[in-house]
Amino acid sequence: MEAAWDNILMLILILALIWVWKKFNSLWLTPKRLEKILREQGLRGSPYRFKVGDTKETLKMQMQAMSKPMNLFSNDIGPRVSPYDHYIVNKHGKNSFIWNGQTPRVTLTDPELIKDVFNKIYDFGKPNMGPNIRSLIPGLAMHEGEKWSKHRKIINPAFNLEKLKNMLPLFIQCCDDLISKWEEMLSSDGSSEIDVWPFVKNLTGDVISRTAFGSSYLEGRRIFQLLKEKTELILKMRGQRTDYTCRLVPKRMKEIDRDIKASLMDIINKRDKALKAGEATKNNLLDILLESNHKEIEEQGNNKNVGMNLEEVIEECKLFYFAGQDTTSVLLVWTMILLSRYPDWQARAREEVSQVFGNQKPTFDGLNQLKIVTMILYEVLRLYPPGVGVPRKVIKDVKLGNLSFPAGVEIFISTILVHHDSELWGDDAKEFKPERFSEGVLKATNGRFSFFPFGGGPRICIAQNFALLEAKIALSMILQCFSFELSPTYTHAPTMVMTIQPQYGAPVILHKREMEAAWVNILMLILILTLIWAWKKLNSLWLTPKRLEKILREQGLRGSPYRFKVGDTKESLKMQMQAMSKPMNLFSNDIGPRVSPYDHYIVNKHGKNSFIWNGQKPRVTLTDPELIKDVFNKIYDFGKPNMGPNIRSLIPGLAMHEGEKWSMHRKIINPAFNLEK
Ligand code: HEM
Repeated sequence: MEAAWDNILMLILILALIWVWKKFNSLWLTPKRLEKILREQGLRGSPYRFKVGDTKETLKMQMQAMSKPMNLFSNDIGPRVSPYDHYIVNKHGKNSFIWNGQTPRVTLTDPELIKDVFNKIYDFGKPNMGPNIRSLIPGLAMHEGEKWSKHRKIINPAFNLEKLKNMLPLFIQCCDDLISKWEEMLSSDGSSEIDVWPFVKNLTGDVISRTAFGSSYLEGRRIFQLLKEKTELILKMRGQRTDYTCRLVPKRMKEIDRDIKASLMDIINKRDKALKAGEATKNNLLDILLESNHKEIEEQGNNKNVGMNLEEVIEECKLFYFAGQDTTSVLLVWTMILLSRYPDWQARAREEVSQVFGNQKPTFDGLNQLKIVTMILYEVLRLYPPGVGVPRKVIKDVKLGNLSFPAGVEIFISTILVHHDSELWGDDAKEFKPERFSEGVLKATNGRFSFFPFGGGPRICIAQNFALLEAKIALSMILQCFSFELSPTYTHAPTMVMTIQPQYGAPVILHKREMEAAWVNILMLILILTLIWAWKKLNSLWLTPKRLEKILREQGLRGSPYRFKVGDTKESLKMQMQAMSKPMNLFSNDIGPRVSPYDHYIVNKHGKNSFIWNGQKPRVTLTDPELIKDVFNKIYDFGKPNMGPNIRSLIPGLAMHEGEKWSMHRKIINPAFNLEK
């Protein structure tokens, strides 16, 4: 009995020693060995701290960075969204390392090395993210090796361009819904302040629900609501150890998982049965994926092991939600924020959209013609990439450039550091300048691998065309209907919550374009009427008098020069007053200078048949009897001048009539003055 106890105690002791050794190895010996290998190659980084590594420092810096907003006009978001990487690279140089717990993580910023890591998918795998993150980002994004290549081959057709073309009406329908919601929120003047961030998230959720599940869209939406709740619970649990997070959250998460699985299983089984019964494949991701899966199984002699099983299809559908929603929504929200800050680019994008589509809905071919919109989206993806970086782990000892990485080291491809690197992008690296993409990505990057918002190599985002198509449609339709500017309540605070998001939302003032267009039309009309009025005035006050003056002078007639608008009116009145101020010599009959002083003066000065200015009209004073006779006779050539309404009301009737009317009235009145009468 005693011997048995001794053996048990011995066994416990051995097991305890093995446990202690393993712990000691993983918590101290391995990290120190890896650190030594990295340092021996000249790599620098923070020293290993037992068990925790840099976790505490990372969290602390993250909290500090998030506690204060950024300058509204800055795009230098690196120190806010990835503060510790930023600090370490500044301190230790490019390609330095930090400690993710007990694992050294080398931050790569060299484009050539990054390209190599993306390409060597069998040397650099996905690091272990823990069960919670794995349950949020399952399926293809986490698979490795054979399983990954099999799934990628089956899922690929769902994102093929021809298939995406057929999904266009679904994208447009979702954008129409968003625009209708915003229109309902406008006040009577056609504008409103709206936090667009939750709406944009909803839009991308809607798009993925409809494109993934087609007619089962409402069930899909419910699943996505559950996944959203799960994401929020996981984010809440990070670093918090309350009764709620330790006991109740895991319970709720299990319920959510069960619910999601049952619903997805139901949708998938229904569609699978319909497809097997010969129903045509619909334009949704699930149908295309199921069809591709059947084809793969058939091609391999109906060997069930080659295709995806139900569980795996469920996992891929869950991934569509996660990968498809938060990424495209942040691209759209930052695009709206940046176009609010740079209204000239907003106007240029709208101009292009209106040239390509007018007021019509976007078409697939039209979307391919959008150059400015594409440049803008690329620049937003450069400055505000949805992910700060892409993690990898070294699966087996590998050489990368001059460096050797032992298995167990993690690599962090820092998208944000490379996208903002002034050595790669120039001194204006942190400025919003879509024009750098005017001749495409290759020219903008000078052929270097320095722009990779969608990752790279064989594992590049399977849905990048889907995401860009969605963003182009949404942006085009928003630009067609609204113009927008940042609200004064907007706080610039990009923050990292799985993706780079606006911490305090995106309050934007939307203005309905039709209203704006109506105002522009009214202003245009006013401008045109004003121009016509100004032209008429210029013509009557200057051009016509000067033209008439020229004609008269060219014939040798002389007279006073035209004075703008008033002509000789002032002079004439002044002379009249002067003449009237003193009586004449009692014995004189030379009344001309007193009763018609100005005509008298002008004729004296310029000779007979000279002219003066009655306001803007030249008035030739005739004194030649022959000419005078002619004028009296040619009543259809020489009419009565316009005397103004007052004089006309004093001297109305026959004396003012002309032409036919005059001759008719004259004929009727004549007998009244006949000598006989
Ligand atoms: C602006 C939008 C998007 C961005 C910036 C983006 C970015 C990325 C990146 C960087 C990767 C590579 C990750 C790695 O190598 O570890 C990736 C992979 C992936 N993305 Fe996207 N993504 C976007 C939209 C979408 C959408 C809309 C979907 C699905 C509907 C999607 C599905 C996937 C999948 C399934 C993978 C895994 C591919 C593989 O490992 O083979 N993404 N994405």
